[in-house]
Amino acid sequence: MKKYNVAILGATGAVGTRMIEQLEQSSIPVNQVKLLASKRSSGKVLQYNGKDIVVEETTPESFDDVDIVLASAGGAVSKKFLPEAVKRGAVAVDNTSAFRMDPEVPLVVPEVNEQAVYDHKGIIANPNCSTIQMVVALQPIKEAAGLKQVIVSTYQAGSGAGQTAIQELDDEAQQHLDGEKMTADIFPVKGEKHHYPLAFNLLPQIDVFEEDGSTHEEWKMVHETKKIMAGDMNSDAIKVNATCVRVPVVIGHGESVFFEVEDNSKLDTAKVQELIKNGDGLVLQDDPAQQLYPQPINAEGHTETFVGRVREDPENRGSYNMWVVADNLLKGAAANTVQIAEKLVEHDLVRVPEDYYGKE
Ligand SMILES: NC(=O)C1=CN([C@@H]2O[C@H](COP(=O)(O)OP(=O)(O)OC[C@H]3O[C@@H](n4cnc5c(N)ncnc54)[C@H](OP(=O)(O)O)[C@@H]3O)[C@@H](O)[C@H]2O)C=CC1
Ligand SMILES: N[C@@H](CC(=O)OP(=O)(O)O)C(=O)O
Repeated sequence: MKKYNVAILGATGAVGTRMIEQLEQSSIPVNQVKLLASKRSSGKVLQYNGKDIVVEETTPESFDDVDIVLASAGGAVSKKFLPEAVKRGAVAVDNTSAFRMDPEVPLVVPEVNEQAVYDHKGIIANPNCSTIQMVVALQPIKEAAGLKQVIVSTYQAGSGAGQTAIQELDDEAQQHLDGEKMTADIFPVKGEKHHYPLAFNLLPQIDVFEEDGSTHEEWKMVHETKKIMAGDMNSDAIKVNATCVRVPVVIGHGESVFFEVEDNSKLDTAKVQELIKNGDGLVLQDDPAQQLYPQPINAEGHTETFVGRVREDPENRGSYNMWVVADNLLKGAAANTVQIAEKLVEHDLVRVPEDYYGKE
């Protein structure tokens, strides 16, 4: 059986450390693991399957003899190094937003568009965390009744902003409870020296603002959903509207999703619940009588997407509400990335084609 050399780029980060764990638990036959980060973490020791591995500074040569790269070190780092990795024969699954909208790069959520992996030219993109959990929940509904439009409001955990934000949220909460001024240091205020605190607060801004007043996170949810579910980032087939909010939760994004189906003739609340219950990668937690519904605190550490509060809108038949929760660092990032790599192995696609990405 072929075994693969795997490099994790960004191995010391909030997502990278989870990629190590997900790789350990995956079906991928691993020969060697290389852990890459910046110069700052060079020499640090992490473990893979109980074995010490020294973290190395990333250079183009780091990817010599690597078969699979799992990348999560920021968009600029992916842009710089992944074409180098592909040139050297490696296939890269990228968790950053660097290549998601590139028509030459498939954007994949295995439960929704697994077949897209066949089109890869060396790089496959992992979608935004909020997009992933939403499309996993919508997929069985789309298959059964078609989707006209989706309106989503997100409740995104602080950990979506990286390892330092996790510590910052803890610190701010402690300072506030101790009656001290919060040392807010992560979410900048444009043109000002101070930052907005997240503890005991809500921030209706994730990523930068676009000219039309939406944020880039919202833009990503719209266009990534269209690319994954309709095959084209500008498709008119599904209308998507998003409002993204950062909340003082450490791990686990929540989403209030309102959707309208194309054909409601065979659907009702119970049928939607049944579709979710039998859906790939989904867990239905929906029992108002028992006050059962998904919560970030319970989703943490799990790779499934949890759905509850399903109900048809009595004023708009054919439209439904649901509440969707997932661990943003697992299904939203590390787990989906490793799942894509598993599909590459399963379909014997761990090789770059002759017209590989970035070939001059
Ligand atoms: N699917 C999704 O939506 C999600 C995507 N992400 C994306 O994943 C990426 C990482 O996120 P996260 O883990 O939260 O971030 P962290 O800040 O926790 O970790 C960043 C990682 O990148 C490494 N790194 C930084 N600069 C370089 C460099 N110049 N060369 C090599 N390695 C470098 C860091 O290494 P060092 O220890 O040396 O600093 C660290 O390992 C981001 O692009 C983020 O947008 C994150 C969460 C969800
Ligand atoms: N923006 C997401 C995490 C992230 O990094 O997303 P992206 O990979 O699309 O930039 C969050 O903060 O929760």
